[in-house]
Amino acid sequence: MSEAVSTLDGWWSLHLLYNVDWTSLKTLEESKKDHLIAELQSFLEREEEVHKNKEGSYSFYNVTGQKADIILWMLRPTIDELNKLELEFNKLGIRDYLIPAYSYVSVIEMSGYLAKESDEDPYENPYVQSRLYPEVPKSKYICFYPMDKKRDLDDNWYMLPMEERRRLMYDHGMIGRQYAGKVKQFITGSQGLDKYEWGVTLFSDDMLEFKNIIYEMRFDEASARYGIFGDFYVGVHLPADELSDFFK
Ligand code: VOV
Repeated sequence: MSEAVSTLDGWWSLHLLYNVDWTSLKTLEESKKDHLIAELQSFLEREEEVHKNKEGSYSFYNVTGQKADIILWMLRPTIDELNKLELEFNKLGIRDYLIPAYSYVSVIEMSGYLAKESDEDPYENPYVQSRLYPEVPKSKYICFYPMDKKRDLDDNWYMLPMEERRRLMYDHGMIGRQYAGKVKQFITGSQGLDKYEWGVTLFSDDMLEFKNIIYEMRFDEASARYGIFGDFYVGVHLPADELSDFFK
């Protein structure tokens, strides 16, 4: 049996994607619409407070294309908190006008492939902490997609020796490093939690950089040979103070 890599696990993650029921929303009285928008705004303001207090993080984007209209990504120390938060969101008035499009449950993950040998507790390391309990940026654009590593007879990631996987992840990281300052990546693990094995959530102020990095990685063995991808969701940042323009 190949050796499983150890992982460090951070905040729990929930991606919620919805389509807006524009037809029903259009028939709603203006004052009722204002009320729904204000309620959603105060939900997002509470998220912002949690984010500022470093007790979790979140992001809210307008998805491009017909797969969804909005994506809400929330991070919290426990899955129980996310569960409660989802319920809170479901009880908002605007939720009656949102049709679930997709959801993804996972947990922020760092694999040990490139970890240095050390006696210190990695969870006490400030760099590790910044990765496991991250401040999600408010970049102009988001790109989210789930992915697997292949388990075919000839190309089976999980049957590769540890050293080979380490080499492949090193090469992968070297490509990623060229995008420092251009693309911020968050990898969440979802083995046993959702349909795919990882969620990839990227942020950038230039939408083209998503295409650049993902295309370049396609030629790298870790993706070229072993990557299997779900749907891609891209979108534009939707600040709380622009909700009125968005919904009206
Ligand atoms: C900004 C770019 C960027 C950078 C710097 C980066 C670096 C790194 C490093 C150093 C490591 C390994 C250690 C760790 O931290 O886990 C990883 C790990 C991982 N990555 Fe990555 N990745 C990036 C970006 C990046 C992208 C765009 C993708 C999607 C791949 C594609 O083809 O669409 C991705 C995927 C992953 C995954 C699924 C894992 C976990 C694999 C596993 O088997 O455990 N990643 N990644």
